[in-house]
Amino acid sequence: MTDEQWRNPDEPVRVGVLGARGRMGIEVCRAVDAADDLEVVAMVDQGDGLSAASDAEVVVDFTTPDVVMDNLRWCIDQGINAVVGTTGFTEQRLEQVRGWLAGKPGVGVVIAPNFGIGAVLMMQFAARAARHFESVEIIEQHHPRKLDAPSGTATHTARQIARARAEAGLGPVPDATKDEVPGARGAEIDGVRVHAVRATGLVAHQEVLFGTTGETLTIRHDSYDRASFMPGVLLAVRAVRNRPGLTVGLDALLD
Ligand SMILES: NC(=O)C1=CN([C@@H]2O[C@H](COP(=O)(O)OP(=O)(O)OC[C@H]3O[C@@H](n4cnc5c(N)ncnc54)[C@H](OP(=O)(O)O)[C@@H]3O)[C@@H](O)[C@H]2O)C=CC1
Ligand SMILES: O=C(O)C1=N[C@H](C(=O)O)C[C@H](O)C1
Repeated sequence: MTDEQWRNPDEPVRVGVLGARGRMGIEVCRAVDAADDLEVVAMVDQGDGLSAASDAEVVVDFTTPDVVMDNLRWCIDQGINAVVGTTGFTEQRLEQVRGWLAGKPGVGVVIAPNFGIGAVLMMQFAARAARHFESVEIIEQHHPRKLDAPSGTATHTARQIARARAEAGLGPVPDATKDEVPGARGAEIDGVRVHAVRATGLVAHQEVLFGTTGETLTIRHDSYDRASFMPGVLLAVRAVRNRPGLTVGLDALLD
């Protein structure tokens, strides 16, 4: 271990926040600031330049899908661990991140589509239920300033459900409907229909509706306040330095 890498374990972990003036960034700065074992050393937003976060041990990124890959590449190159909540992570992007990390064996990255503990459980419950129902649809609901649709959470849930259905040998979801208007039946992700609702007053909500003969099951999660994501973010910030490589989702941190 070099002198630069050595740290006094009694000193707070140095955290940089990217997207610090955004809805989530503001909340993350507040939560890190309130934690005795963590300190905010950089608040970086559009136009500030990433070098402001050079002194961070862990960077937290809540920016936009357009810029997050450049941010992450920079963090990994600098040897800085990263906790990422920004959406837009396709399998191809995740593979790219794994490639970057291969050249930096000590660096950890946690990417989670949703840091809400209840949301993580909702996704786990949905994956568990998936094998028992022939029908399934996802309805995600968010505030109207959200830039992307469907949500990262809905995409992740659909993929997990599709994997569980395939493992259980289930065929396609039955559906004889022909769209009279394009989009009426929502988007399709790995064979699972996903509907995105946007309305003022909402924060982040998702329902997974399962159906089989004579019964339905609805699994629902609601984030009414962005504070709901903070326990998961802080959990990841505390864990990431001891988890080299890529961790996708909070599941492994909650076990
Ligand atoms: N995983 C999870 O649990 C959650 C994930 N999210 C995701 O997090 C992301 C952010 O959400 P939210 O906070 O609502 O969005 P906001 O638009 O409120 O915040 C994003 C911030 O990032 C800034 N920004 C843009 N480019 C850069 C850059 N290159 N460097 C630094 N900052 C930059 C934006 O600045 P400007 O406005 O000037 O462009 C803005 O202040 C979204 O992808 C969202 O889906 C949200 C909630 C929970
Ligand atoms: O933009 C948001 O607000 C959220 N984004 C994430 C997503 O797309 O799943 C997580 C949560 O739903 C809030």
